[in-house]
Amino acid sequence: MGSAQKYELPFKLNNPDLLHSLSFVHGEWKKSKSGKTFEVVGELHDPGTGKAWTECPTNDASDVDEAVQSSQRCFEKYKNISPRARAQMLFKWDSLIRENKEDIATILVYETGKPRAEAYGEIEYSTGFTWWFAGEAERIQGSVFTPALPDRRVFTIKQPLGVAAALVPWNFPIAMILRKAGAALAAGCTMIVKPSPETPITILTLAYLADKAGFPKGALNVLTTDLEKTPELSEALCRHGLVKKVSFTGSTRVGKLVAKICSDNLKKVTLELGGNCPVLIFDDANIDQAMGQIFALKYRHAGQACITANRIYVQSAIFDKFLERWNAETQKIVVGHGADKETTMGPVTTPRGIEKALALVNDAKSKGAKIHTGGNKISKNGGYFFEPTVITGVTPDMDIASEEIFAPVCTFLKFDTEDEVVKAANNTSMGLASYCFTKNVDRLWRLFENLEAGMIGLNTGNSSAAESPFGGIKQSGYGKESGKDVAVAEYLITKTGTFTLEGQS
Ligand SMILES: O=CCCC(=O)O
Repeated sequence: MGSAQKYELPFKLNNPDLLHSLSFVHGEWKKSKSGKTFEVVGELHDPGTGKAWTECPTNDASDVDEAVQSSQRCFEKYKNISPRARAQMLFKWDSLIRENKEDIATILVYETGKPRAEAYGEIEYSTGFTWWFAGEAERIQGSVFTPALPDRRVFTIKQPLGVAAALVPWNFPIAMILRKAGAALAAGCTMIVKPSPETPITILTLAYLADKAGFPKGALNVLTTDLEKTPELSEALCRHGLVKKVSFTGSTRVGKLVAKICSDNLKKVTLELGGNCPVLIFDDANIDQAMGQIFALKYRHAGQACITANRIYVQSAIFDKFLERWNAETQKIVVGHGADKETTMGPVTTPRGIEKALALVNDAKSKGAKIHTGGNKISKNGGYFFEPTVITGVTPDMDIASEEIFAPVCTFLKFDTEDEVVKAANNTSMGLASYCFTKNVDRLWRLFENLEAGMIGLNTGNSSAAESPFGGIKQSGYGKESGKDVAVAEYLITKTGTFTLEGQS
């Protein structure tokens, strides 16, 4: 359990052994070399009350080498473990996570603020990855090619890259880790995780269960740290000679820094960066379907998902009706602590999130936007609550028109033609996800081809799943996580063999 005893836990677990607050390196729970810990406001706090309930080691660059050496030692053996044995460990991990889902959901609620039902949803979604990658482990394959010369044979094999580092965000801590670690461990790589300062505890729980599932010591190490030391620790991981691959999920600004640092040593990088995702609703759409799908997408985790709806374009003929319905539904949302049964939307995870939402809304208001619902922070039990907010009249000079909102704030824009709305939707540097609703099959197909994003939702607001390649284009990054072949490929090298065959007449 580590140093968490000095705090009063705001919850009870069925299995208290799940709760750990020290870093996990080579199968041991460890303090940082400096002995420092953190529990700064907005980092390790219950977002529903603003109260600290544990603390974690503040690791810095001096803690990195020991963790990487452990991962490398483990890799030397782990790479030779049979793919079936890797699959079996992934399956065991998967079942342990499912068996403990009630407790994991509790920790998730108190780290991220999301309502309990959403916490269960995240665990269900995330175990899709352990299950999927267990299957992928045995299906890694090379190729044999038709040679140009009669005595030549050409073929490729796939081999694990080595030690991988994962730099992960706080909004879906379980999903992000299982998506990255699932692929890495299936491929035969080992992984060091640097969790976000807001959500290290769920990840330490997963590391504990990975150990119980039989993964060897060093297969999954976790180094915690605070916001201040995050750049130093992350850079030390990215620069370490034995780290061969970095997978980062977070902002475009930081993603570019990660790519720059990794480029010094030509390290393989996967970048899942920000989104500014548009939704296009045409007047021939099934309105019930569009409402249901986009409402769930937009308010999921209080708007804090990279693939959430940032700009909702509705065709003129249905605009007023759609907006009226959206407003009415929004006003029914019950904002509260994620552990309260009545809550349908939790707090945002950090006080920074509240400040940003408020600044975006106030900027839009001052430039003439209309606020139909919400627009303010909610003072309630010290938590970081923001009113679900609906805005129209957004113009390009407003910050909210171009920035990723990451809060329960929806902007609605009117359009007339397909050409016009496709241009507007694509008019962003980002390209993570886009969504469109229409019952015209030709149009749906055109939109699929013409919208500039890595993932297109066609009459759906939910396209995240283990079998779907996840990743963006443009400034939303590169590389794919999840999906067949592509995700595991991020952790493999391709080696080409060329062979001269004697004695074949
Ligand atoms: O916030 C980014 C990830 C969301 C998802 O995996 O659906």
